[in-house]
Amino acid sequence: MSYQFITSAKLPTRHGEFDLHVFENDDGQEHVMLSVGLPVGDEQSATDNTDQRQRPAPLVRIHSECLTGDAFGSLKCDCGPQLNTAMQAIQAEGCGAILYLRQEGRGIGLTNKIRAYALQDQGHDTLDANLMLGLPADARIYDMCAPMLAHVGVDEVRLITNNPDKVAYLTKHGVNVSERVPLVVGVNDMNAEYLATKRDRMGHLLDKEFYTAAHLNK
Ligand SMILES: Nc1nc2c(ncn2[C@@H]2O[C@H](COP(=O)(O)OP(=O)(O)OP(=O)(O)O)[C@@H](O)[C@H]2O)c(=O)[nH]1
Ligand SMILES: [Zn+2]
Repeated sequence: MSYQFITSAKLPTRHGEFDLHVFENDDGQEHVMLSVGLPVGDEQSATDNTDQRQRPAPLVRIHSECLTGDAFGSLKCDCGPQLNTAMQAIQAEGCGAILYLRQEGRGIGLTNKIRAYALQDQGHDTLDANLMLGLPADARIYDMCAPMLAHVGVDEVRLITNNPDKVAYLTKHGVNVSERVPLVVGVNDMNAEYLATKRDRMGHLLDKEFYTAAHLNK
């Protein structure tokens, strides 16, 4: 699969102003990058690489689309608070990027995610629900990340994530992850089980102490 840069523009948000870049893959699927303090368009060739190397690597968040969490404020997951917190952290640093990947439902798409939610309504956990539908636990790929980051001159990142797969994938595809920055926000009574499943069955790096006493019996 190849990924092509299409266009960019300024995007003022409640967290501050970002440069929004649109990329498209061979199938016409669009991915978005929000960047701050990174070169845009022709600025890249004018950037002094020596100077860039002396600064800490940019803070980067690879965020998978979650319509229910990102747009509707769903309490079933932690996506909305993670996105907002990452945007704030990157603005506070003045340098970094959000890669917003259109891989809804861990890559199984919105319809299948809602089918999985229906199974969760019957008591199955997030992992089993995918498997019961005959779908992979996680169908995401991250091939687009290296070319998207290269577009803004980035080949080393401090990655905001609890998911070790993302660190491994970037490293394998030529992006050096100098630090993993944990992001545990938006824990509530409705998503504590979901987070515990990610920790216990999907290898996410979530420590017990992040949970309130009510959630510690897992
Ligand atoms: N299939 C499925 N997808 C879900 C479910 N809950 C959230 N998602 C999707 O999961 C993706 C987010 O992945 P997460 O597993 O929450 O977190 P992550 O991105 O792997 O890891 P972090 O970087 O630590 O946030 C988004 O695409 C959501 O739409 C669910 O119950 N079933
Ligand atoms: Zn979500």
